[in-house]
Amino acid sequence: MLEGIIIKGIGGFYYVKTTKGIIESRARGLFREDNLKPLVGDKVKIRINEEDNSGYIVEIHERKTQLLRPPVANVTNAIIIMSVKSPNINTWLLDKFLLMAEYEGLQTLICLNKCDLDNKKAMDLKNIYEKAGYDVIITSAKSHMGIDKLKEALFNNITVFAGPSGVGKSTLLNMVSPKFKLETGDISSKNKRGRHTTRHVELLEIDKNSFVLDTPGFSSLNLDFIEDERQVRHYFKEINKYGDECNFLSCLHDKEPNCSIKDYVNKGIISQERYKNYLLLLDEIRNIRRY
Ligand SMILES: Nc1nc2c(ncn2[C@@H]2O[C@H](COP(=O)(O)OP(=O)(O)OP(=O)(O)O)[C@@H](O)[C@H]2O)c(=O)[nH]1
Ligand SMILES: [Zn+2]
Repeated sequence: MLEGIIIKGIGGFYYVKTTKGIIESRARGLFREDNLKPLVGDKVKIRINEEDNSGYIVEIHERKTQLLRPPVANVTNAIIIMSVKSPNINTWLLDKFLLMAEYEGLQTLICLNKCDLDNKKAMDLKNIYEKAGYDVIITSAKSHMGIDKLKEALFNNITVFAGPSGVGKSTLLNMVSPKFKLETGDISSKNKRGRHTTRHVELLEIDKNSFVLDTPGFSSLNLDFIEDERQVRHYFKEINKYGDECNFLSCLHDKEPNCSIKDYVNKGIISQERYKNYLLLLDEIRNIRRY
């Protein structure tokens, strides 16, 4: 028997990283009866067939977490990458990513890359998001800034590395671990359809306890998993924090009177932009529910 972690799954085969290398494995029927399908990220026990060195998964260890999109087990950490410029930061997208990470209960870090292009903007954003209660690091792959902090955040975690196209995800990962040799560059120089459309969910190994999943985001950023608009306020850290102070416990911080959140926005304690995005997200979820 060998212990390992599933780093990739294609067409019924699971690629299990073990001390003896990567073993192509199949899963036993038992899991199907339990309605338990092995997932990338699963820690498993495999039996080796000496004849062809293939594996057979005999046990899936209990999962710490399970993401639905992308379907990965044991992710503990989300790093959301945005560039301050080229492409310009999109806080609407950032706030949506943050909402998803909060919803999944992941430890989250915002990474503001390309600070060499606009350091002031990076500092301003860092202040806003730290005030809201998030951890933020500023990086530049170009001037080698913040790479050690990024490495530290990846250490001993299975991390989802999310962010829109062109913000520097691959460039940063190549700096963290030169063995990755991920393709970088502007979109036109890469595979035209974008490399993410052709790739399987795959964990990249940094060291034996640290893996990263390079993904274009939590798939399409569709928010249909949120069942009720009232949930949204709990996934904005600062709105959740101050929300109890409102006149009504049920306050959605939208049109209600005596709303402490609106007071905090007016006083500049909660950022205007975050609040605006919060209202937009409320709207988006109301619209999903309506149709
Ligand atoms: N100025 C500057 N450019 C950077 C930095 N990091 C990455 N770039 C450039 O930004 C471009 C896109 O970088 P990638 O690493 O390919 O971006 P990506 O996020 O992996 O993009 P997708 O693969 O499309 O998701 C490349 O031309 C990089 O050289 C940085 O810190 N500063
Ligand atoms: Zn309120």
